[in-house]
Amino acid sequence: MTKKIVIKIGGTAATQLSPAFFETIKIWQKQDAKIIIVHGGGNHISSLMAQLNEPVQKVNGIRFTTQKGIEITKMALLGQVQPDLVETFRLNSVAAIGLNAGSNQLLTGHMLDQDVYGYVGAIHQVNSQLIQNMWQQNLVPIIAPLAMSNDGQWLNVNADHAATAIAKYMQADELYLLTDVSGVKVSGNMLHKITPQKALELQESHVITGGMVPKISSAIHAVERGVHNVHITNTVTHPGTIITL
Ligand SMILES: Nc1ncnc2c1ncn2[C@@H]1O[C@H](COP(=O)(O)OP(=O)(O)O)[C@@H](O)[C@H]1O
Ligand SMILES: CC(=O)N[C@@H](CCC(=O)OP(=O)(O)O)C(=O)O
Repeated sequence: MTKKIVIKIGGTAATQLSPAFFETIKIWQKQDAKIIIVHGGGNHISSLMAQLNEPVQKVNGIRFTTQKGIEITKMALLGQVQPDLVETFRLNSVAAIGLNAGSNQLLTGHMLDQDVYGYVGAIHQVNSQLIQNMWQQNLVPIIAPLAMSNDGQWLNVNADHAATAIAKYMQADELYLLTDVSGVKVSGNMLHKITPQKALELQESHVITGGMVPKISSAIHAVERGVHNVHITNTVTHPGTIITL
């Protein structure tokens, strides 16, 4: 059976993609695996916000996003991060195409809670046919973490949540959340394999903080919705922390 793999590449991880990363992608493609990339870029968004005098505010690792913040987020993700990543894939001989929520209604979402997060969304629909069409052309879709509401409002989506929603809708087998740490750590020691139950306990005991919070909640959600394994790691060649049933 064809394996489907979703890889979320965080803003920092995107600048550290090694030749081994691309070799692994090519090996998976030869094995007929279908790959989707979802990129982050929170670091780029924050630095563009600083330049444009827009305050950076986070609630549980999620950015509070104003209407001006949405415009800046689009500029950073669609003007800087995504084109650079597509070019990095080309330089490493992996054919890829950059896509966003507005690409033939790729990602439709609704507002999470405007009072708490502003213009931040959750994805509730994916144009899976568009992704299938890209796969048929041997293109790897590289997708920005934004959603479009039914009435045409752009929404900022945490990239871990976006990757999880896409993995769920595409019935992916594996989800990689690539970040700047080798895995989930407790007292400095990396955990190799945890159940969603254990992940929840870690979250409730506040061992997990900041940007790791949306990763753990994403991993729990993904595994409970049928994704076999979620890897929190800094590279696809290293399993990192595996969240699985
Ligand atoms: N228990 C933990 N184990 C590992 N990292 C953790 C933990 N708790 C918090 N973190 C933090 O989460 C960060 C990863 O989240 P983030 O910086 O948002 O990554 P990304 O931009 O890749 O989404 C790590 O750099 C680390 O500082
Ligand atoms: C709503 C929300 O928090 N959106 C994120 C989208 C980018 C992201 O998640 O990037 P990383 O994966 O690199 O952190 C943000 O604005 O930072």
